[in-house]
Amino acid sequence: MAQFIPRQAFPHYGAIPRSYFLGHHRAGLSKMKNMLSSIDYVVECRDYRAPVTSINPLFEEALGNKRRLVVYTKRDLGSIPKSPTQKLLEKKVRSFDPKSAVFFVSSSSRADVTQIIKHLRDDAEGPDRLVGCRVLVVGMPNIGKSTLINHLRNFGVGKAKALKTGGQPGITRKIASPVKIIERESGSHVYVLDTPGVFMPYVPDADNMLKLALCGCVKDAVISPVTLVDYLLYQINLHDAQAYKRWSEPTNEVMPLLESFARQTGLLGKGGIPNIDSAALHFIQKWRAGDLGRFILDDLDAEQRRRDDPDQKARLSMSQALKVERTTRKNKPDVNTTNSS
Ligand SMILES: Nc1nc2c(ncn2[C@@H]2O[C@H](COP(=O)(O)OP(=O)(O)OP(=O)(O)O)[C@@H](O)[C@H]2O)c(=O)[nH]1
Repeated sequence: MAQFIPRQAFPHYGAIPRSYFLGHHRAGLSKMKNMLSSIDYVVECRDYRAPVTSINPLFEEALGNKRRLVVYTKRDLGSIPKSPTQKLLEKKVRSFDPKSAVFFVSSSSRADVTQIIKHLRDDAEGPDRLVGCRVLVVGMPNIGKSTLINHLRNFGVGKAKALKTGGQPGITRKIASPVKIIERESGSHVYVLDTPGVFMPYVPDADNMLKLALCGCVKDAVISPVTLVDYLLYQINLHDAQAYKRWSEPTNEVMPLLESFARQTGLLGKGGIPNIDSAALHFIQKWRAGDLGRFILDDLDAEQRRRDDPDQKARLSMSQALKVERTTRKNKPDVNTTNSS
């Protein structure tokens, strides 16, 4: 049999939406800015599977000088625990934020979450005020903020889940009431505040939009699930084309893979015809559950090269991004800034 050669680039067949900046994202961000004076720390959550792409430049600008912890969520979905790959990957990602405390976390891992609690409790330079310490948790939609807070509370003060979580973005729509996660003898307890996930105004690179959609930062209806699986297939093939061997030989063709997957998992419509959209959504869910390999979608070496080369600014600057967003809004007043999701 001929050796399988994966695609080295993803071909874009059609237009892919580049924004998911909703009304409650804008309102949430504005409230966060207004309450910054009463906040001691910001915990910025990013997705472990897209550690570069899930950085939202809006937070850099809005929450600028506050003491910051960067938390990469969903670690369990992006690497094999204690593997050399995990160690190398985390070393590279950590080097991107030399000035911040950086944590890699599977929310259900007591060891991972306890490190954050320990840092907040022991931070010698951090605030230790009688009124208590307030921590704002921010990040893209569906990145795992509420789940992290529930576990911080559970492992920190032994209390049950306080916040609603879910598999689609937009569960949290407003800044929540403070949740106590650490009791300190001094009486300066630590409280965290959940915030609505905020998407960026414009994603310049179509691949990045596909990565964010695969990670679940965008509602599943925004991009065709077949296009998403095609992109996922491209990524899986670069890592391990055996990951879907239950349903198909290694392939670069998305439709035969989805047909075979639909037939073997019983996702059939009238007359036994494979239900391709439903198969695509199920296939994506399998990846999101860690059932199709654990790898990251970003190329960290390319990011390092980009950071080393001051002339090669692949990402839009904040002012450029906001300009594009304003233009988009002017032209299509109700598409990207409505309150619906
Ligand atoms: N496997 C895994 N799943 C996680 C982890 N953290 C969160 N999740 C899942 O990710 C989904 C989103 O989590 P949420 O906590 O609701 O995300 P959020 O950032 O609060 O979402 P918004 O309400 O959109 O702001 C849920 O299905 C969680 O169970 C993690 O560390 N590992």
